[in-house]
Amino acid sequence: MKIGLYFGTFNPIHVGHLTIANHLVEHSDLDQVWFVVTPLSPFKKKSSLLDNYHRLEMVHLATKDYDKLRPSDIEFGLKEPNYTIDTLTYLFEKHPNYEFSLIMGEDNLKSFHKWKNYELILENHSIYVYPRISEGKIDTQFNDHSKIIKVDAPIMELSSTFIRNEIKDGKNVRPMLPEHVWQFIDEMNFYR
Ligand SMILES: Nc1ncnc2c1ncn2[C@@H]1O[C@H](COP(=O)(O)OP(=O)(O)OP(=O)(O)O)[C@@H](O)[C@H]1O
Ligand SMILES: O=C(O)c1ccc[n+]([C@@H]2O[C@H](COP(=O)([O-])O)[C@@H](O)[C@H]2O)c1
Repeated sequence: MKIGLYFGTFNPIHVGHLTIANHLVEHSDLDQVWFVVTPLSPFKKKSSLLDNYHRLEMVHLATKDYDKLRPSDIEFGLKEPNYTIDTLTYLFEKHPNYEFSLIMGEDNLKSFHKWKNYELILENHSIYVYPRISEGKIDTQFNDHSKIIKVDAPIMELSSTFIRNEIKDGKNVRPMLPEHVWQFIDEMNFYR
């Protein structure tokens, strides 16, 4: 089975994330996409970060109607900040028969050479890269790389930060979130 791993903070998950994951399962050889909820990304601060289980619950609510999209709490028991190489090692031990690939936006590929053991990640895994509007340049070593697969997914210029700020300002963010996620955030009074 081929699994695409979509790592993120998902604070909260939004329709941009969901559209990309769905595009990948519809247009690639991936059988499933797992949204791996990261407790703490190495390049991010903990400020305004919702509890891990609340972020996982939102991913569950967003994906429950999609057969091939799954939430994953695999990083919850691992050391913080969460380095992807460590998670991949753990996943390989747990599911030796699955083939794991990564899914990332072009923005993340631009800083990928700063990730822990990125060469080792590329040695053992493919990376599906979708277009994203962002500053900076992709490191030349990643040009025409045999393990990097470019995917022509739609560009969705949304971010969780934008959504959190809009909620704080009392704006309506309903169209930017999967309906069940919006309801949960509203009921729980998150990000206000
Ligand atoms: N609108 C989007 N379209 C495609 N990819 C996205 C979008 N927003 C975020 N991503 C990517 O999804 C992954 C997980 O996203 P993350 O949880 O960091 O969301 P974010 O919206 O960038 O969050 P924040 O604004 O809190 O930094 C990251 O690789 C990020 O680059
Ligand atoms: O392993 C690393 O060195 C590493 C460095 C930066 C980010 N990551 C992973 O990439 C995911 C997206 O990163 P971010 O910071 O854009 O939310 C995040 O959830 C981490 O799992 C991983």
